[in-house]
Amino acid sequence: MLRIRSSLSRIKVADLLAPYRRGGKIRLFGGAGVGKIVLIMELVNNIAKAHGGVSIFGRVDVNEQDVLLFIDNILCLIQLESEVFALLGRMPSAVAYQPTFSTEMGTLQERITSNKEGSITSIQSVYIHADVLTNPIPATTFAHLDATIVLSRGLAAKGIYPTVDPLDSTSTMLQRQIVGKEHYETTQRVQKTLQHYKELQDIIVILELKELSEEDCLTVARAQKLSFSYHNPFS
Ligand SMILES: Nc1ncnc2c1ncn2[C@@H]1O[C@H](COP(=O)(O)OP(=O)(O)OP(=O)(O)O)[C@@H](O)[C@H]1O
Repeated sequence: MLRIRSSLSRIKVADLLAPYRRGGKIRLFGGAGVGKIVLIMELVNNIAKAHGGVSIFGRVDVNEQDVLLFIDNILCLIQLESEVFALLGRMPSAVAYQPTFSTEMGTLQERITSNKEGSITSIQSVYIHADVLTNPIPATTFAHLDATIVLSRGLAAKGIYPTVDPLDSTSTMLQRQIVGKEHYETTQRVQKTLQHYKELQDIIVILELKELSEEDCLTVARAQKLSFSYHNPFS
C-alpha cells in the first residue's frame, strides 16, 4: 500500500503531487467556494506560523530574509491596478480585463522575484469563472509558475477536502533528481491509478461494479483508499 507523508506545507496531496521550492511561485486555481481561502489560511498556519513568521501588509524589501507572499486572487490585484492606471490617463477596458493583461501579469511577476539576499515564495490564488480553466485569462496566468494546484468542484461536492485535483495539479519540482526516487515513483503510481479510475467511472455509470474485471476492481478500491489518505483535516 502507498503511504503518503506530508512535508513542507503539511498538506499531503499538495506535498506529494505539487511540491514547491523556496522562492517558487505557486498558484491555486479554483471556482467560487471550492476552498481557495481556506487552503491559503492553512498554508499560513503550517508554513509561516510554524517558522515564526510575522505578517506585513504593504511594501516588503527582500533583504537577507525569506518572504512568503500570499495573494488571494491575483486577477483582482491586476484589475485594481488597471483601474488606478485609468485614473492616470490610460484607456480603461469597457468589459472584463484590459488588453494589456498579460503584460501587466508579467510585470507583476517580475517584481515578485528572489534575489541573492533573500527569497520570495509566493502563493497566489486565481478565481476561475464557471470553473473553466481554458478561459484565456486563467490560461495566461499559467505562465511564470513552479507549481499549480487546481481545486476541484467535483471533490467539494463529495465533501473531500482539501479539494486539490490530483490529476490537474502539478509542479516543475516533480523530477526524480529533485524529489528523489521514492517520491517520484509514488507520484507516478498514484496518478496512473487515479487516471485509470477516472476512465473507469464512465463505465461504472453504465455497468455495475461487479461486472468489472478483477484488475479494474482493484484500481477502484485503490483509488478510493487514496482519496481518503490524501484527505486531511485542517487545524
Ligand atoms: N479544507 C476544508 N475543510 C472543510 N471545509 C472546507 C475546506 N475548504 C473549504 N471548505 C468549505 O468550503 C467553503 C468555501 O471555502 P473558501 O471560502 O475557502 O472558498 P473560496 O474558493 O475562497 O471561495 P470564493 O471564491 O467564493 O472566495 C468554506 O466556508 C468551508 O465550508
